[in-house]
Amino acid sequence: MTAQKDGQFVRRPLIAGNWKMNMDHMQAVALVQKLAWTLDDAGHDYDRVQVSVFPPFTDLRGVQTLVAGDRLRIDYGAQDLSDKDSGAYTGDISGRFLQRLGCTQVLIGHSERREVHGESDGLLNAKIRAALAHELVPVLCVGEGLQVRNAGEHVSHTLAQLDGALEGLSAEELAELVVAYEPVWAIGTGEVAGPEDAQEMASAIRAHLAQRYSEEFAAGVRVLYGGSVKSSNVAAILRGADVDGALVGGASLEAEEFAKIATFEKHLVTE
Ligand SMILES: O=C(CO)COP(=O)(O)O
Repeated sequence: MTAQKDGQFVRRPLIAGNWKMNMDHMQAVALVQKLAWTLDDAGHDYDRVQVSVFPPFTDLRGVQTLVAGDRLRIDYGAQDLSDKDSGAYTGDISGRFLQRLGCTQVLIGHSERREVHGESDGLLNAKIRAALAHELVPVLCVGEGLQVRNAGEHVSHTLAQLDGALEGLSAEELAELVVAYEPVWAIGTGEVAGPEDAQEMASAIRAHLAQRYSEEFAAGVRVLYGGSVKSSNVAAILRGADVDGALVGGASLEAEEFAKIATFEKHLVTE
């Protein structure tokens, strides 16, 4: 089980829903509302396990209005941001705008951004800086494709992505960093990295951060797993001591299923 001491988690687990390009602004409000009801009905303890959603940009204003109006405890953020603050950057969205919309986190370097938009480690480094400048917690996504996995180079590949994105950033700046390990071959495919794979990489990431910064810093960083997470497999995945939560795609689009994932402690089968 994700590391605990005296019944408390060492790091507050984060269950995050990446909606990708799904849900228009009307659907978004309905989904967040239903999610909040479902979590309330289940008696969810938000202080113990954090719940975030990452809707498309066009949904954020509606989500903000709902969350603020109903004082919901669900956090939200964007799926990307520009590395620039403002200016002639057609189609881009700045961290300042996101902060003004009440976002507290932002996904950076999702494999679909790296692949579809050719985002480089250098650009992701600039995006992390932009996020930090606007007090947004960067949720940095890393992970290998199938070829790299088959070649047995998944750990070195993923740690190189981490180094590239964190270049020149201090432990102080990165105090709230979240890293999401998402093996590309397990995204949307129904293929799940085994709990051992998730733990292997989460612990490699933590050890690498300890080496790069300090043990103390590394012990505070939350490392999530993402890739075909569902209510039926989340408990096994979170069994790894270094796995501090999940970044959920498809299964975050259904309120009841996502709420079940967030309340994973209630569904633990004792073996
Ligand atoms: O990419 C993902 C989350 O960012 C994972 O997506 P799925 O949960 O749909 O596999």
